Amino acid sequence: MRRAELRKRLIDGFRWTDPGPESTHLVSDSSGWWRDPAILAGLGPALSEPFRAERPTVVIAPEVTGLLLGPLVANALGVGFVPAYKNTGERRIAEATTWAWTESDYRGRRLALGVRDRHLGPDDRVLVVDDWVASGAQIRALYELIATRGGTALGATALVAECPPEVARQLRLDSVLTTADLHA
Ligand SMILES: O=P(O)(O)OC[C@H]1O[C@H](OP(=O)(O)OP(=O)(O)O)[C@H](O)[C@@H]1O
Ligand SMILES: Nc1ncnc2[nH]cnc12
Repeated sequence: MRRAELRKRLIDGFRWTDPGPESTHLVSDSSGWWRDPAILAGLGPALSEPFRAERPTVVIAPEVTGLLLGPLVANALGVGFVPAYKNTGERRIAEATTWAWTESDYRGRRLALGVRDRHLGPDDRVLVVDDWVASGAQIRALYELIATRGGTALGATALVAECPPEVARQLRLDSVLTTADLHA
């Protein structure tokens, strides 16, 4: 699917929802993206294309929505996928794991992201994937984690960038949409 067609479908399939009177702002609902088979087929090729020439060896994405998107991108590139887990849930990883703390993210929250050591090493050229980038906190933490393991972070690819363009440039972030597209 051409990028223009994917952009149109993503915009059409997206909703802002009002969580109720206790909330001060609208919350994104991207469930329509996963329901549309044409979007599902188009996401991997579209998100991977800008980084294909740099020959990534692996894709990493943070839980939880990143775990839906990351494998689609990895599959389009013909490489494997590594999940980055948050230290906030029930899950405990019972083997050697490298952790990196985020700065304060878009919810004002700091958390650690962890990747199993045996899945990431010095020969890896890593493409980071996420659905939505706001402050960039998760992306920066993953870059730090990749550097700690001796790997190379090639950049990041996302569906939506909420950050200013200069932050996207600093992060080497390519996005299909910005939040301006979703408010139009
Ligand atoms: O740029 P940042 O400020 O770091 O924010 C971006 C992160 O926020 C969302 O995750 P969220 O924590 O809402 O989790 P979810 O994937 O479980 O919805 C999104 O999936 C990114 O991972
Ligand atoms: N406004 C938002 N809605 C959903 N996920 C997000 N991640 C970061 N900002 C977000």
